[in-house]
Amino acid sequence: MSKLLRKPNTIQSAPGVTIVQEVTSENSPLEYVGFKVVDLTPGAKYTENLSKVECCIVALTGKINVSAGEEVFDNIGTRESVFEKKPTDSVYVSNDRSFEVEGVTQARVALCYSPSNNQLPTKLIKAEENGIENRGKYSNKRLVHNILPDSNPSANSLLVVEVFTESGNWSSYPPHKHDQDNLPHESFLEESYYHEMNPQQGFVFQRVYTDDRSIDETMAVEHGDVVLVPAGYHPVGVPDGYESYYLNVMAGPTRIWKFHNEPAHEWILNRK
Ligand SMILES: O=C(O)C[C@@H](O)[C@H](O)C(=O)CO
Repeated sequence: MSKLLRKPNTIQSAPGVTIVQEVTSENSPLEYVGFKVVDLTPGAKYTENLSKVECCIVALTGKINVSAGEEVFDNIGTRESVFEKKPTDSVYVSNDRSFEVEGVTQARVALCYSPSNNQLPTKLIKAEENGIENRGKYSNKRLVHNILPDSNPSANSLLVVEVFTESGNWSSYPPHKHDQDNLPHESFLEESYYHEMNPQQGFVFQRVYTDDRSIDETMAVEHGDVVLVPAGYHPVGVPDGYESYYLNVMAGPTRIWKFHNEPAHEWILNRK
């Protein structure tokens, strides 16, 4: 059985509140990254008291109200399906604060966590503030929405990004890793992948492997699955006919995304 692939496991935690995925330091090999996916029916409320963790609340689909102390952000969220490929709204909430997320419509919310001690202001990250990038060429094309990149100082540790990969293409490719705390050459960042497929019966392949192959897993990943990347390279291949979406959460000792391409495959980048 895979240690890195998490299937959805729905738990109703309150009326109208369904926890679909839950990754914590207790139930996973990750120390810096925590992750939840929560489904809300209209009017249902999910509340949480954060201890020494910060949280980025991403309105994956549907509309939600978010409140954290005095701060209230009503009717946020921009899309009914992630495959509309438009950026969405998110809210950053710092450690030792409480928040409530209420479904306005049927909604799916991602909660991205990392340990944190230093309180920062609660912040709405509007859809239009996402940095949009088109990366790659040939069969390596993907669209990236930078929700919380390292250039945005709103968080202590969290990095959050969503990636759309076209049918028949590859992403997180050529294979790269960020598992050495060796700046300026490479940063140590754990990572989680929350995957969706269009249409939903699709699947993608993701390989997670280290240089010494102490980790080497190739997974068939389905809609709603989460893949954990404690270390190593982590490329994704998307079969013809299906589109892929994933939400990445990264965190580590230093909030810098400095990756290292696998030298054997770096030539992919240099094609004319
Ligand atoms: O550019 C991509 O294909 C996305 C990846 O960079 C992804 O966000 C990741 O692996 C981050 O380390």
